[in-house]
Amino acid sequence: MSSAIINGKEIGQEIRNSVAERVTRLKEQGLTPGLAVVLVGDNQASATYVRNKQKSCEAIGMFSELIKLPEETTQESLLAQIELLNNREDIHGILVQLPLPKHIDEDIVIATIAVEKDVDGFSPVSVGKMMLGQETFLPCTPFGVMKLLEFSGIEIAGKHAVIVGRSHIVGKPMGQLLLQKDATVTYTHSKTPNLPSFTKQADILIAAVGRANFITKEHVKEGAVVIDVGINRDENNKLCGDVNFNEVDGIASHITPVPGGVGPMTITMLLFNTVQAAENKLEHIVKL
Ligand SMILES: Nc1nc2c(c(=O)[nH]1)N[C@@H](CN(C=O)c1ccc(C(=O)N[C@@H](CCC(=O)O)C(=O)O)cc1)CN2
Repeated sequence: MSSAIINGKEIGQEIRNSVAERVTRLKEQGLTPGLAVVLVGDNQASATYVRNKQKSCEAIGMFSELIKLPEETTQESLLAQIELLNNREDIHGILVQLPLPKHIDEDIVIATIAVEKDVDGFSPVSVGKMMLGQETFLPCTPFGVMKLLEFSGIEIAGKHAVIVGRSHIVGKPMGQLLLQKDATVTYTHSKTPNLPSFTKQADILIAAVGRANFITKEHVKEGAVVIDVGINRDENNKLCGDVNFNEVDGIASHITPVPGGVGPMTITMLLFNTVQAAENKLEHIVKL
């Protein structure tokens, strides 16, 4: 029997509908949520993601502004742009599309974004608050995975979650969010010896390793929930995840496809965070 498909497009749309209602309510109170998207250089994939983010903002009535800077932009002038956005009243969320050109230090750039506008949830303050379980913006991809599990009725408490990958934007925060929901979490990565001996124990397996079709049937326990965060191209240039879908289908109880699984949730949760940032601003004004 085939595994149940966790459909990120459908779940994402349901969340976007409720975010759109929140946008309408904010506009009735005279506030249009605004997102600034900063794109540096000519990376084609980044340009596509940014276009999709802007289209998604428009579709739910939000304002978005693209700040497109050339590849040779200096770190100093990028930081100056961010400072301007930090001070703009009409901008509630700021995101700097990653990766940045090699001559720019991503950590310094991200740390310059005001925490109340850090809708990607990447800044050191946002990450620290997340680790402490304090209210903050959660990074969009792991946040999206949590929503996929929630909307699919998958129990997390008491389950063994194994993460393959330890990136700052997916693997590390993913483990923290699952831990906060009482999963027992194991982190694995490219230098973990005998990887299947770990992944085979997973009730929830998160593949975020960035290697096409890397997770095969030998890595997966019968009945596991398999979440594929990867976006890769295979040898035929076809879009694929980190999980070999055809091999794992039928072994897992649930599986996310690529495309149409985790990917659409990343942009959905960005919209969610930006509307939250605008609502926070309004509450702040009301309190004053
Ligand atoms: N500042 C940020 N930079 C990057 C992030 C991020 O969250 N913030 N994540 C990734 C790229 N990304 C968003 O920016 C992203 C990747 C993939 C998708 C998506 O919808 N994927 C589709 C397939 C798209 C395709 O056809 O190529 C899917 O999986 O169905 C959305 C957003 C790195 N940079």
